[in-house]
Amino acid sequence: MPPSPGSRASPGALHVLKPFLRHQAGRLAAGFAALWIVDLLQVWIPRVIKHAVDALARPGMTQGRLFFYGAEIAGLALLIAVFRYLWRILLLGFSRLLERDLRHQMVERILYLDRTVFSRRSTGDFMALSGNDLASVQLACGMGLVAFADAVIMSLAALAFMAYIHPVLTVVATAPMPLLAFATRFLSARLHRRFMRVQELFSQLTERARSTFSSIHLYKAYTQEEAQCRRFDAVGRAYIRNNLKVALVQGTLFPFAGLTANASLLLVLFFGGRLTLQGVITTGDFVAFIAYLHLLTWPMMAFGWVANLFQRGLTSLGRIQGLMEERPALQEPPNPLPPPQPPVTIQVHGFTFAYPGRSEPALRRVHITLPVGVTGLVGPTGSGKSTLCQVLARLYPIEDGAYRINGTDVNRLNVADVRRLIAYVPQDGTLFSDTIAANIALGRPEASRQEIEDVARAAAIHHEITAMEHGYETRIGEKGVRLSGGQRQRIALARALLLDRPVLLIDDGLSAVDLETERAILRAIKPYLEGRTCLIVSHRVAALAGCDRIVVLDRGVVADQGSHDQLMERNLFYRTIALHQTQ
Ligand SMILES: Nc1ncnc2c1ncn2[C@@H]1O[C@H](COP(=O)(O)OP(=O)(O)OP(=O)(O)O)[C@@H](O)[C@H]1O
Repeated sequence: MPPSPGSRASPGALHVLKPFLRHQAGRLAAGFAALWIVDLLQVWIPRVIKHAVDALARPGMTQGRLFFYGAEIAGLALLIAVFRYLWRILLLGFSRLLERDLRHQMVERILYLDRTVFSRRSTGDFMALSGNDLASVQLACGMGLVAFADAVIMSLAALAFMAYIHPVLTVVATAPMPLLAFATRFLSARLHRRFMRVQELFSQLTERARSTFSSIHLYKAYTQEEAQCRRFDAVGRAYIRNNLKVALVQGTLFPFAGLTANASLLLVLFFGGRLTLQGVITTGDFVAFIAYLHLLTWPMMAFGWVANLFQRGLTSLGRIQGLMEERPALQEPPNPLPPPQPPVTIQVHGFTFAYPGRSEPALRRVHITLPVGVTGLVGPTGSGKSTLCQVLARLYPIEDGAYRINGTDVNRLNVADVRRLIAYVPQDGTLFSDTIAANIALGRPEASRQEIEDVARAAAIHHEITAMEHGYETRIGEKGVRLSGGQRQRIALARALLLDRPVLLIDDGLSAVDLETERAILRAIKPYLEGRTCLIVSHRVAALAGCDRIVVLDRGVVADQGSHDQLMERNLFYRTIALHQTQ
């Protein structure tokens, strides 16, 4: 599989974040200020301990004074709690707001892309971008940024205080620390790889569950229960195996951190203890030094962890940037002409079209004129009928002058203006999980119940809907009732009729009903077709017999056009299928 756009970590991808950073600059500044205040308060605590220990060694120490030191530490702890709460709200909140805005932009971009891009990118790609990739960016900009800023300030402050106590002891004590940073970097890269694998397997497990349970009848009919169980088991085992591998890496990292911290402690006890005995540093300094050492362990681990987090975040940001840079192949004209007014005449002139990545054109030098009235379109399977409908519905780019509406080249019109002239019923009659009424009212959510019922009557589905327990409020989709193919197609037809547009394209939208029902529906919608430009695709010649004209498409070429009687007389293909279908 070729790598998806922007799948490498590129610092250039950071400019995607610029507008968010500018917008949230105040929140970020306040958040970092709170974070650094926490760091400074934390490194102050060992200073208090030092003073307390040194005071203990001096004569005249009272319980009251000891309590004073305790109260000072408690006060610092309280302030730390308040500022920690603040930075969590401000900085982690920033990463969540960033995630929200990025997701919004991505969804907007995806919705405005066209089919040319969708044929290059898979649905899984979009799912990964809005799932894992967005989560990686959020993590890098949230905990990653916090850990980095925290680790820098904390380590600098702790090192400064340690060096203030004894510079040479500081060098000796921190000698094992870089080892921890490198080990964390190395191990967290492995952890990341294994974790990704765990996530991948989890998705596979979920997908297998989804496909098994949604197609359970199929597996039963093909007696595949046992085989399916085995497949489940194989993925489940791999999932557990990889989870154990993750635990193994985690199990190495934390003991190693403990080992390094203890190696530093050993050095401090040995060299620092000697300096204390020699009176070079005080007992309080010695205790404070150990406390600083303890504070340093986390930043050293954080550097290694954060490096991986940033790398992953940057890689994901690159992929997101790749999506943001996608442009629809259908470009808006710089100076669009006003939309044509009904009645509409469509002219396709010498149009040739090949799907992206295909050398063989699906349509070749197509010349047709669709005036007001009903035009039928017939042709063998794969002859290009759906392709023609989709081009007319303005879903694919088309060369200048090849497609005109009322004499105006569509490339001089806004894409949305052209689409607003057309009601298109695609072949598959896609419905979404909502009520039947909402499905019919997709293009006009403000339509009244009466209008919805009228179009449902015209599409011969009204009685079937009212016979359902909840009528038009019946929910369809995964958690609702399942409709037959014919019912779905008629609801999709009603949806298009409700749009009340001057052009109606029905792409074999009634293939799932019988010939008599198809004829009855076409008769019933006749009043709706008055004064409109309609193209009706059908496999059944008999259903199109009442059309004003019929176009025969064969292997992407317009093989003939004329009335039913003319075609019966002169077109062998047409006559053959007409006779075949009436026998
Ligand atoms: N999205 C696509 N990408 C690439 N090729 C496609 C795509 N859709 C259709 N084709 C190809 O274009 C040609 C015309 O297909 P089209 O769906 O337009 O035919 P059709 O006449 O509507 O067929 P049917 O009657 O079976 O629906 C076929 O060779 C098909 O394989």
